[in-house]
Amino acid sequence: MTSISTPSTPSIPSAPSTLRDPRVAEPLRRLFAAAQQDDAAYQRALARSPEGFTDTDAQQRADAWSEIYMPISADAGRLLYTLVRAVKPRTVIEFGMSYGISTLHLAAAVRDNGVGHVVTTEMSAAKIEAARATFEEAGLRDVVTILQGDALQSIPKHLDADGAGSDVDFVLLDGWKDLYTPVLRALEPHLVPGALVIADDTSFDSVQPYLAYVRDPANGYEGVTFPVEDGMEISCRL
Ligand SMILES: C[S@@+](CC[C@H](N)C(=O)[O-])C[C@H]1O[C@@H](n2cnc3c(N)ncnc32)[C@H](O)[C@@H]1O
Repeated sequence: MTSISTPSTPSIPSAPSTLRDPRVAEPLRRLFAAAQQDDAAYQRALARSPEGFTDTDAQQRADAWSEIYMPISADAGRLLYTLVRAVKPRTVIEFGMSYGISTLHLAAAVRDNGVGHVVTTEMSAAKIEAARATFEEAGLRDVVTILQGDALQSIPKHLDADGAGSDVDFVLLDGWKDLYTPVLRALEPHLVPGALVIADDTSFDSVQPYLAYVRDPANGYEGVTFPVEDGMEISCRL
C-alpha cells in the first residue's frame, strides 16, 4: 500500500525584509519623493551651466548635478534586493551612489543575508554627507563603506589595500555611463567566477559601448537585459 505523506507546514519567515523595516522604508519613501523634483533640479543646473558638460569633467558634472537624484526605480531596487539575497555576495561594489536609494536596497539585502558588505562610490561631497546621515537613520551604516572621489581610482585603491577583501562577487554600475566599461575593466582582476554585474539604463545610447563589451563572448560574460524601467543588463562573469 502506498503511504500518503502529510505535507509539512511551510516555514514562515520570522521577520519581514529589512526593506519593510520603517527605519529603511521611510527614508526610501522620502528619497523617492524628493527625486520627483529631478526635472526642476536639472533645469536649474542647466541654467547655471547652459554650455553643458563634456565626458572628461566627471567631477564638475557631479558637483553641478548634486541636487539631482537620478535614482533607480522602486522595481529595480526590489530586483537588486532579490539578486543580492540569492547570490549572498561577500563584497558588493556600487559605481554611483547619489543619495543612496540603490545603496539602501543593496545594504538591506546584505543585512538580511547576515553576511557581506557594500562598498559604494560617489564624487559629490554634498550627496555623500546626506547619504551618510540616511544610512545612519536606516541602521545600515555598518554594512556600507563610501569611497569619495572618482570610482576609477577609488575602487582599485580600496580593493588593493591591505586588509580589504579583494574578491568581488556583485557589482552595480550606475555612475556616468561612459565610465561603465573602464570601471568594469578596473574591477575585472577582482571578479570571482559567477560574479553578477548589473548595469542600469541599457536603453541609453551612452550605454551601448558597454553592452557591446559584455556581449562579446571574447570578454568573458554571459547575460541578458532585464526589462525594468530603462533596462538593466545582468551579466555573469564566466
Ligand atoms: C545615476 S546617479 C546614481 C543613482 C543611484 N545609484 C541611485 O539609485 O540612487 C549617478 C551618480 O554617480 C556619480 N558618479 C558619476 N561618475 C562617478 C565617478 N567617476 N566616481 C564616483 N561617482 C560618480 C554621480 O555624481 C551621480 O551621483
